[in-house]
Amino acid sequence: MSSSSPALGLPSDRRPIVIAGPSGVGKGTLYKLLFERHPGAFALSISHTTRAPRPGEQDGVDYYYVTKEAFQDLRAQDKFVESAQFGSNFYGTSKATIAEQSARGRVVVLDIEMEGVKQVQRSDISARYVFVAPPSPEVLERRLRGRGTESEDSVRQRLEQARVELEFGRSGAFDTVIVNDDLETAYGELDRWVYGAGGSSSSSEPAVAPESSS
Ligand SMILES: Nc1ncnc2c1ncn2[C@@H]1O[C@H](COP(=O)(O)OP(=O)(O)OP(=O)(O)O)[C@@H](O)[C@H]1O
Repeated sequence: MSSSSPALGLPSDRRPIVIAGPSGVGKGTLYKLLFERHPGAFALSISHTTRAPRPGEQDGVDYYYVTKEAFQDLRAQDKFVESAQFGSNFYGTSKATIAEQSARGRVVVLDIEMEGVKQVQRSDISARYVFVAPPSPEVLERRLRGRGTESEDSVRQRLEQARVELEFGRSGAFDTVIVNDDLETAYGELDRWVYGAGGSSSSSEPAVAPESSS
């Protein structure tokens, strides 16, 4: 290992960063830039899933692939900070994943959908929340189609879901909302918020206080 400081380039606010927003808005594009421009500072939280790996995907890199039984066991033991079912498959973020990455000195980034965000907000994890919004519904549709990864059905479903997500984005559940119009402008806002917003120990509370839990 080199002797250079591993802490170099870390934001002073080390709480996990939850990034949400409708499919196709550019979340992945934005946090990949963050990772590229601050190597070693961040780690994307790797989810557990019961779906089969797609060609090229690797266990422990793209997801942790587990059986439904193993997933349900983990959930029964309260090991997930959030979990959801899409179709017949389960997805979840384990508390251990977040703890391990944090212990390595990384700020963990969670790319999760709306129901997952609500679960994290109800959990005892202290995180900060950013919502990425499109400049308009038309632009979102263009990006989703332009990415070329979705069938017509899937585009329709995602646009339908986007309406609900955008309302959630406006509901005050997030510490900041970034409109991803020009990419570099949006990136600049994200970078400034990540590095400037929180301060150190006096960092602000999440916008939505966790509900009291027993
Ligand atoms: N500011 C921008 N201007 C133009 N195109 C953009 C911009 N940001 C992202 N894109 C493009 O929009 C498409 C969707 O972006 P991306 O895959 O990052 O979205 P996402 O929010 O991560 O979606 P998902 O939730 O489905 O993973 C990509 O083709 C990306 O290159």
